[in-house]
Amino acid sequence: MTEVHSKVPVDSGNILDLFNRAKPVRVCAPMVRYSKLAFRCLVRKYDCDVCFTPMIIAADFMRSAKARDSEFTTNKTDRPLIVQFAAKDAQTLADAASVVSPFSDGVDLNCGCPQRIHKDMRKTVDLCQKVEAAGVSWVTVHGRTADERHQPVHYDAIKTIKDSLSIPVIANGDIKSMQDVEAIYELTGVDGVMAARGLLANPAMFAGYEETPLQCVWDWVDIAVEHGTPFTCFHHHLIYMLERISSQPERRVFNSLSSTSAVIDYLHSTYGSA
Ligand SMILES: Cc1cc2nc3c(=O)[nH]c(=O)nc-3n(C[C@H](O)[C@H](O)[C@H](O)COP(=O)(O)O)c2cc1C
Repeated sequence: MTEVHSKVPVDSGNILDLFNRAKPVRVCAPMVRYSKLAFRCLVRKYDCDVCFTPMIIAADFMRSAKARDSEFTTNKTDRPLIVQFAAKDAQTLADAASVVSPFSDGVDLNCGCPQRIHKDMRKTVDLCQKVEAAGVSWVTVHGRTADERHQPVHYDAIKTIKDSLSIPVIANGDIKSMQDVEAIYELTGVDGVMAARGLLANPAMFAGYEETPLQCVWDWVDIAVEHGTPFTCFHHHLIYMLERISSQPERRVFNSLSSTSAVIDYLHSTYGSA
């Protein structure tokens, strides 16, 4: 496991206190390839309360130091942080959790791909109540069944789950703006909201921006360069961020760029500085 900038574990207190302070808590979702340290630093700058790492396969993580170094990078400002694992057995999950525990505020077990909510709501509620009884601190619910892809999210199902549990519930699915956050909060009474694609398109979304402000684009350039972000990752994030604020011909040119310096030159000549 690599720590950037600091070898000192940070104690950011009990993460559950957050649910008393912020309503609803704003969470950056786990995203393979994307919710890495540099991007987490960016969304935290724009009012994201909690970040998840990308999903890490616990068995690989425990097998080699090389996997730990490439899969988990953090620094002392990267808190509160939840590390997401996929694991087939409890011991491997427990071992991986103890390795990351000084550097994080919790671990999340990925149970969501592809089960999500069950078609039979009673089974979904029953599962959630069982995990609550088993002692989990909160659950995050993506309000779709396994075969639903683009259909509307079932916020009514999320409300039913919220009403059936005492632990905090976080709603996930199609949250693209603070208006969406407010509407879902009204509708379901959840304790937190988690966004993935909405934050990729607009990392400043939780600070109330309707589209990516230019300042955020330049913040990403600074943070990504500072962290030595590989070009593909640096570029992909910008492709997502610029999608809504650029024209199709602009996107064609931008997407074909192949070096960090070409991207920075393009941003200067097209948008100027922030
Ligand atoms: C690029 C990408 C990577 C993702 N990687 C993960 C992951 O590592 N673990 C996970 O549980 N979900 C992952 N997801 C699912 C998201 O966390 C989220 O549940 C899903 O995208 C729905 O939220 P949204 O409508 O805000 O995008 C990923 C989604 C995207 C778009």
